Amino acid sequence: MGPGDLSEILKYLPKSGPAELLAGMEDDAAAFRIDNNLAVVQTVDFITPIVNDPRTFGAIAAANALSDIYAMGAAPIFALNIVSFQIKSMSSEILGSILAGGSEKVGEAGISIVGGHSVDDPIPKYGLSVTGLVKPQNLIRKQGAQVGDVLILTKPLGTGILANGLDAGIAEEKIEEVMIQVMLKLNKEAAQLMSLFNVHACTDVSGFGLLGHLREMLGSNLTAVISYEHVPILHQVWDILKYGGISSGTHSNARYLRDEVKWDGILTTQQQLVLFDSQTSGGLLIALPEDEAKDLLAKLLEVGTIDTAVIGYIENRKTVPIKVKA
Ligand SMILES: Nc1ncnc2c1ncn2[C@@H]1O[C@H](COP(=O)(O)OP(=O)(O)OP(=O)(O)O)[C@@H](O)[C@H]1O
Ligand SMILES: [Mg+2]
Repeated sequence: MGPGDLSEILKYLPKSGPAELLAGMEDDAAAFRIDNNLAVVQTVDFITPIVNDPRTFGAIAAANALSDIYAMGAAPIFALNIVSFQIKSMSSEILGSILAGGSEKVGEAGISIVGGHSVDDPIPKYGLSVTGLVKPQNLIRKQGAQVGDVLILTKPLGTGILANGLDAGIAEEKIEEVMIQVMLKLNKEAAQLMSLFNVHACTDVSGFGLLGHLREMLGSNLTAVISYEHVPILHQVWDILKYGGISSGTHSNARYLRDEVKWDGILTTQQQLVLFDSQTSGGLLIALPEDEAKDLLAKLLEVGTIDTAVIGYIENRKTVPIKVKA
């Protein structure tokens, strides 16, 4: 669902929650204070198949669901499966492989799947509800970035374009492996390293694209200045973009922020759209003081985080919320 549609439906729900609620619908996951030392963090996320191999699909869906827990600076403790599947038109073996892939990925996160719910549905969907824990003082919110902070992105953009290209038959098959590796990568190490620094804000990049999720971090007073040349982008996107590859979701992400982004004049429409590309299991977007960012970046690169980079900084808003320099 696009950002405009989502904010429209959320208006039907009450804004406030219990006094113990530390984060709610404005954040990546809900956080509930148990006592001064402990908060529970919970999220739910399920997706339609994005690759043909069922085991790989299960693992990607699990990495994607875990991501919101990591974005909050929390550690997952257990997960429940959410399954929509029609055994009679497909097979129990396929569903079994999806679940096995999810279970393996969740195992990599150090936890187990301990239950779930399944419905009969001709359009397969799979995901998880994940529960995590965090000390309330270590909870990292989507908003909280400060003027002078820099922004780190921990995974390259472009997986949405690769997925569309593969779907439309305009991408070489070997590209699928690139896309899968990015999506399978857990944000676990990035979250663990983030907890060692004075991180002011974080979110994970998913369906609204880099700029869509960045916009959510900025509230009404901050502007992010993004340096396009530093944004990690999978180079395979450029071949696909010669023939198409931009989803309607990505177009709608761009339309939604039409008046909120000022572009350097030399950036092409395609370069602009890549920054709105819908990601599945995308990276973390982290705001922290400049003098700490170098060390976090070095540590992220040490643990082999793919294509991590400082992509911009935060300043006081004078005009638009986002400026993109070439
Ligand atoms: N149907 C819904 N009812 C209540 N809250 C919802 C609903 N759908 C989304 N939300 C809330 O809206 C916010 C944005 O949701 P969205 O799924 O787009 O991002 P997210 O939770 O960060 O997941 P991801 O990072 O996987 O995209 C979250 O706080 C989420 O809990
Ligand atoms: Mg999120």
